[in-house]
Amino acid sequence: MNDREMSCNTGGQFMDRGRMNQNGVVQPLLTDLYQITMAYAYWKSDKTDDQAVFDLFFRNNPFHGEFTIFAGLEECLKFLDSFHYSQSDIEYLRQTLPEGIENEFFEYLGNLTAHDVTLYAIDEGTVAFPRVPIIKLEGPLIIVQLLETTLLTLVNYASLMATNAARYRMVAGKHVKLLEFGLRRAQGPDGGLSASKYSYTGGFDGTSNVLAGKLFNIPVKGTHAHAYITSFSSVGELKTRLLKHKQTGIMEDLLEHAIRHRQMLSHVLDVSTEESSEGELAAMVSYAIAFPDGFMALVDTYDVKSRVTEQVTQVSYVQTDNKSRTTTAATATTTTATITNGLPPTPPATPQAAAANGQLSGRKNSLSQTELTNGQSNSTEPAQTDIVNATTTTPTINTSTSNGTAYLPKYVEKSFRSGLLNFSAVALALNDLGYHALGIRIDSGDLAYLSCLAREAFEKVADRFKVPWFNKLTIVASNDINEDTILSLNEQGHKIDCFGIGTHLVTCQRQPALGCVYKLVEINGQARIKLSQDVEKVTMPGNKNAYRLYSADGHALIDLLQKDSELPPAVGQKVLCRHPFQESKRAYVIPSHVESLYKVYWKAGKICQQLPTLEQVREKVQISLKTLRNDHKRTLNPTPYKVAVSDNLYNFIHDLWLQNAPIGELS
Ligand SMILES: Nc1ncnc2c1ncn2[C@@H]1O[C@H](COP(=O)(O)OP(=O)(O)OP(=O)(O)O)[C@@H](O)[C@H]1O
Ligand SMILES: O=P(O)(O)OC[C@H]1O[C@H](OP(=O)(O)OP(=O)(O)O)[C@H](O)[C@@H]1O
Ligand SMILES: O=C(O)c1cccnc1
Ligand SMILES: [Mg+2]
Repeated sequence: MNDREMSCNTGGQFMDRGRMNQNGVVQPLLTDLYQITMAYAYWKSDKTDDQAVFDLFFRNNPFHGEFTIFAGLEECLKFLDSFHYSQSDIEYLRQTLPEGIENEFFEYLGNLTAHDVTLYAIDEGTVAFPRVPIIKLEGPLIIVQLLETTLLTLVNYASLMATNAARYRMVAGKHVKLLEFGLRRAQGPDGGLSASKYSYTGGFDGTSNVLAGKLFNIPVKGTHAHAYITSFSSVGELKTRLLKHKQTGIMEDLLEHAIRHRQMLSHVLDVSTEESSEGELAAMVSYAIAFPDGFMALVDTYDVKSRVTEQVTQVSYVQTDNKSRTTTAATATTTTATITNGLPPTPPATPQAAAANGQLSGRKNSLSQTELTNGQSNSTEPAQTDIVNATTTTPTINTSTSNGTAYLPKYVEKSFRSGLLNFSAVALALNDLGYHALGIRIDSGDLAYLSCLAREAFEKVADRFKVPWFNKLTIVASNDINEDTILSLNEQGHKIDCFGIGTHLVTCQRQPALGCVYKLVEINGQARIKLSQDVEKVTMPGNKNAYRLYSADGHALIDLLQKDSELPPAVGQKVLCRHPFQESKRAYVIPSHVESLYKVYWKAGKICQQLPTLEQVREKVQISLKTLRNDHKRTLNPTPYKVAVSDNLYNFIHDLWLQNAPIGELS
């Protein structure tokens, strides 16, 4: 049994082939059946020694953007390095392929390796553009063909993911931390692992995925789930309240400290202790005892959202006057407006702004512990902390009125502030014992508004309790965040230090596939072209080289494809760059710097370059993105980056096109 089989049989994800580790699922049978049937037909037709050139490229940038980050190269090289069919693979193929396949073919397959293949590629982590091959393979037709599907699966998602992550990084800015939380929502275990790896490549700071941390040496980070909070309902459940003072080593009652602080904080934060959850306090105390130096708490547990169909209880509001920007308490007795889960029409910038335009109403509506714990959304029980004088009614809360007066449901703030009060109390208790808490996570509601509210609360506590480090507490936000959410939050003015992002990031919801293809461009020295009604799908024939031409200010100007027989463009010399298909589109470029995009990465059975670490690839992404002008990178209507062909290649393509396009006959 070989290494791979052992790894698979023992359920091990990664194998150690002595030289390089690779996910055990990446193996020659991880391909489409037609690659193997074609291999047999090539073999039967005596095409074993034909020399082929294939290009691996994509036709369009993802996410309505104008750039793509190339990723996955290292995995491709590991695949070439380990490429061979095991005895059990051959056995399986014997049973699976149609009857009549000659025995010698299986012997041939059994001895096949990627030794005679040469692989050229752009550096991993570099920005890449449509139609410029990111990988080019030369070698015996059969083997190069057999590599197609596996190489595509290794590059497509990796590049899509790295690009997605890089886009999140761009909109978040370099000072905000980005954590990948997507494993639970990813396309299966392997999708989850790749997402963690390539989101790190693209610029994320860490992942919650522990195996990814171990395998790829990525920082692993995390907070805790709502379940931890809801698993406690009173302080009586605390099995221990004692924590060692960090400096004196004396055991002290953390709960006692927390309760004392909670009393004082309730005035500062304007939330009564009765209104905050005791279970939440107990949970936070116990978590702090477990992690006194890393206390980070989820503060939005006792907060629920309302839906049109939900029954809600009578609630208290703060009535807000848009003109005077003053707030007065009011009580709604019957409610008849619609509560939606959608976003406010114009998002609030700050708590004040939110209050001023009443936008918080109807976003996150109330708090009901029952709903949270049993998952029902039509609870008729009063919420544990916020809703007073509960009576069930049909939900109808007006978010604004015609005279410009808006209602801000007071309980929205209150429910959130239960978490803030309890967190602050526990953090101050920890402070008494010589520890500094890390911060909070907000996982629902209006993230801009609530982050501002939290920051304001922390500033007050820092000031009143003389704990300046409270100003530095980290605010993590999560909940269905995507690129547009971050852009919108930026506009609103949030106080978030870190985004935890799962679903939209790992599933690449906005565009779930990159669409890389693998096309034969030359066979035995003869260029091949694939024609299509759709000009975009016409392949660039022949063995080509690719260059990136730079302007004097260091920005990438254009990518130029040439026939491999042509001399490279030279610095300071005028080069004619032509649109590959539109005759009138051409330009002279005098490059200040010329970058030859391809390096030989694999030749004669060996990796020929020092492979960068994941960390280095991650740095490369940022360096490479800097060479792109901002107008290519903006999210709305970015300027397309130009990809051109040399005059020579242009004429070659069009001659070949004419030769290959059949002349129709009109009758
Ligand atoms: N200020 C904001 N501006 C723009 N988008 C926001 C803002 N605050 C939150 N969001 C986004 O709005 C969406 C809120 O969705 P939804 O109403 O379903 O969640 P929720 O009710 O707040 O939370 P839960 O996950 O507990 O149901 C999320 O995608 C979130 O990222
Ligand atoms: O929202 P995402 O970007 O996917 O980030 C990951 C989510 O995973 C967790 O939610 P959980 O699975 O507990 O479920 P939830 O949707 O009810 O919050 C966490 O609280 C985040 O909300
Ligand atoms: O650590 C977290 O906070 C986390 C991890 C996975 C998903 N959601 C949140
Ligand atoms: Mg969520």
